[in-house]
Formats: sequence, C-alpha cells, structure tokens
Amino acid sequence: MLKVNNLDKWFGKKQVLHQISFEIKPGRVVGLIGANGAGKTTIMKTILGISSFTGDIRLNDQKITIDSHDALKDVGALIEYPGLYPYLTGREQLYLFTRGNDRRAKVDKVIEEMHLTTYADAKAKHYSLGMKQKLGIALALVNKPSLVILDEPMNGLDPKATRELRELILQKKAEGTSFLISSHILSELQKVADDVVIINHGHLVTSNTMSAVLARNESYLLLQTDQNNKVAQLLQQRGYQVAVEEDSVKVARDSIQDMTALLHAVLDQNIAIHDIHEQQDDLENSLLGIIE
Ligand SMILES: Nc1ncnc2c1ncn2[C@@H]1O[C@H](COP(=O)(O)OP(=O)(O)OP(=O)(O)O)[C@@H](O)[C@H]1O
Repeated sequence: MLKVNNLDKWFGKKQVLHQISFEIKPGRVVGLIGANGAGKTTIMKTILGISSFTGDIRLNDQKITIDSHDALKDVGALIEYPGLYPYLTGREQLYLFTRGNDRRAKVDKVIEEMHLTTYADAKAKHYSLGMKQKLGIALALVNKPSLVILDEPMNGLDPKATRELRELILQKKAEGTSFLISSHILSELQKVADDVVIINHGHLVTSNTMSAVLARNESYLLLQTDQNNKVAQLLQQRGYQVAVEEDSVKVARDSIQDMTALLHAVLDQNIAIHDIHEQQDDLENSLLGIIE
C-alpha cells in the first residue's frame, strides 16, 4: 500500500536521509527503529507531505509530494507532540477533525477504544502528558484510516495505557489497518510489529520481517559455579565460545554440541555448579548487533 523509493532529504547542506526504500503492505505493522537523530521523524514527515524530499513515495499507487496530498485522505498520523486546542474538550477536538457521515458515532467509538471516557469532556488544558498523547492517537484513528503513522506513540503512557494501545493496534491490524510506528521502547515494538525498518544515520540498515531480525538472536547457557574463571578457561580450551559475566559463565548455545560432555568437563574438575539456565537475546541485542 505504501512504497518509499530512493528517498533523499537535505536540510540546507546537510543530507539526513540517503536513498531510503521500503514498503508497507496492507494489514502489516511496521516498526521504524533508529537511534536519536537517525531520521525516523523526517521519514514520517516526508510520507505525510509536510517535508520536502527527492525520491518517490506512493500510497496505493498515488504519488505523494509536498503539494499533492490527495492520497493522504486515508492516512491518520501523530507526529511528535499532538497539536491540541487547550480550550476545547477532547470530544470537541475529535469532532472537529472527524469527516464524513456518522461523525458523532465515530467520535464515541474512538473515545471508548482509547479509554478516554472519564476525561473526554474536560478541556485539554487540564490533561496530563499521557492523556494528551492518548487524545493525539485518538485523533489519528478517528477517521478509520487504512494507514496510521505514529511517532513514539508510547511516549508518556503508563503501563496500563501502553498495554491498551498495543491491544488496539493489534485489533485494528486484524481489521486490515496498516501501521508505521517508531518507538524507542523496543520490547513494545517487538510485541506489535510484523516488519522492521532500521535506520542508522539516515541510511537504511535493513527492511525485513521481525522474525528474520529476531532470528539473528543468539541464545546462551549461563552457568553459575564456585570457580567461574577456571570454568571459562577450561571450556575455552575445549573450543566453546565463552564469556565471564558478573556471577556466571556465558556459553554460546551454538558452540555446544554435546551438553553431557560440557557438564562432565566442569564436574570432573570437582567444580560445583550452583545454577544453570538458558538466556535468549532480545530485539535490543539483536538490533545492536545489526547496527554495529
Ligand atoms: N528542521 C530541521 N533543520 C535541520 N536539521 C534537522 C531538522 N529536523 C531534523 N533535522 C536533523 O535531521 C536528522 C534526523 O532527525 P529526525 O528528527 O528525523 O531523527 P529521529 O530519528 O526522529 O530522532 P529522535 O529519535 O531523536 O526523535 C537529525 O540530524 C536532525 O538534527
């Protein structure tokens, strides 16, 4: 549904995006990941036609440019901080931005979906950061767009609201909505994203499925013994990939062919094993591996 091809962006003499290409398929949640200043917000702004660029961006085969926004009627977005009217209530602002028939019903539905009911009729100037964020997300969703672009949507949300947002994203996805979501909270992104676009200093590092990115993850065996340094040395001599960590010896699972032989190597030296368990790398480690 969205195709970004060879996107370049300059701010004056500084190039901040270099030949970025990726695609968002219908009903997929795409996580946009990168360090601070990598170019995530800039990518979102170019897709929304609010920042000039060179390259080609098409939504359902319709070209998006800085002066041609027709294709964007079916896109909802929250970029950076929501621009709210302090003297209007949440409900009034939603109503103001709602298009088409059944405006009132659409507003009521999104208020319920985003769990805004208790403060929907209070003026936005009284909202906390998290309440404003939730209203901003509701504004992005109210017209039932087929593509939703959310820049750091979990910002300011408490754990309950974060979980509710996650469930809502998954529900909308099941109904066919596509999402482009940037987040620093990688563990959250891991729970919702089907695909991942990783940006580093304005360059595309990878555009792949979440499962392919996670497949790079290594797992380890952590051994706690009464002589960790000696165990590490012993195992290293036998060809295992080993590191000593705080109170345990970390052995790469890939380097273990025969678990019995490993345990024998330790126990035969009369070294006591206090604990043994597996550890799986998470998205964060996997990404650090890719970005390095
Ligand atoms: N209006 C602007 N003028 C000049 N440079 C800008 C402007 N907006 C962004 N930049 C630069 O473009 C680069 C990308 O910024 P961008 O905000 O897209 O990064 P980001 O990945 O969203 O970062 P963060 O995670 O911190 O929000 C940065 O080097 C930033 O300094």
